[in-house]
Amino acid sequence: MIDVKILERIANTLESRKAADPTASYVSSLFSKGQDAILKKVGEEAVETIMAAKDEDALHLVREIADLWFHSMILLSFKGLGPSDVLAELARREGISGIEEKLGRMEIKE
Ligand SMILES: N=c1c2ncn([C@@H]3O[C@H](COP(=O)(O)OP(=O)(O)OP(=O)(O)O)[C@@H](O)[C@H]3O)c2ncn1[C@@H]1O[C@H](COP(=O)(O)O)[C@@H](O)[C@H]1O
Repeated sequence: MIDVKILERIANTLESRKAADPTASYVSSLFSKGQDAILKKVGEEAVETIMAAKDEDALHLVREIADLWFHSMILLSFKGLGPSDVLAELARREGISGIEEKLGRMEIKE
């Protein structure tokens, strides 16, 4: 079983790439290109995920979602955030039905 701590290890690697040589590291090269380049990759990987799902090829889908998660982690890191922020939000939501949550939001608006 792969430990969820892999997300923290990758986040630490991403942090270290902020001061690394962009010619020697894919992550550093993306950081050096800036936000628009990172957002472009997140968008591309999201589209590739949709196409993989339509292919009905499980391995292809898993690989594209790995690309999407990885590039989303680069975006989080660029913004000074990390996987623990997203995991905390998922934990906060745990057990709250999406339907109930939406109804709650509608009541606040009214
Ligand atoms: N998990 C990944 C990872 N997943 C995908 N990629 C790279 O993401 C890039 C973009 O993927 P694409 O499928 O879009 O490929 P592409 O068409 O060649 O990409 P572009 O030309 O558009 O950039 C590819 O170069 C992949 O190799 C990754 N690169 C790095 N990591 C992790 O990040 C760490 C640091 O990487 P470096 O900064 O390169 O040392 C590594 O040790 C890994 O743990």
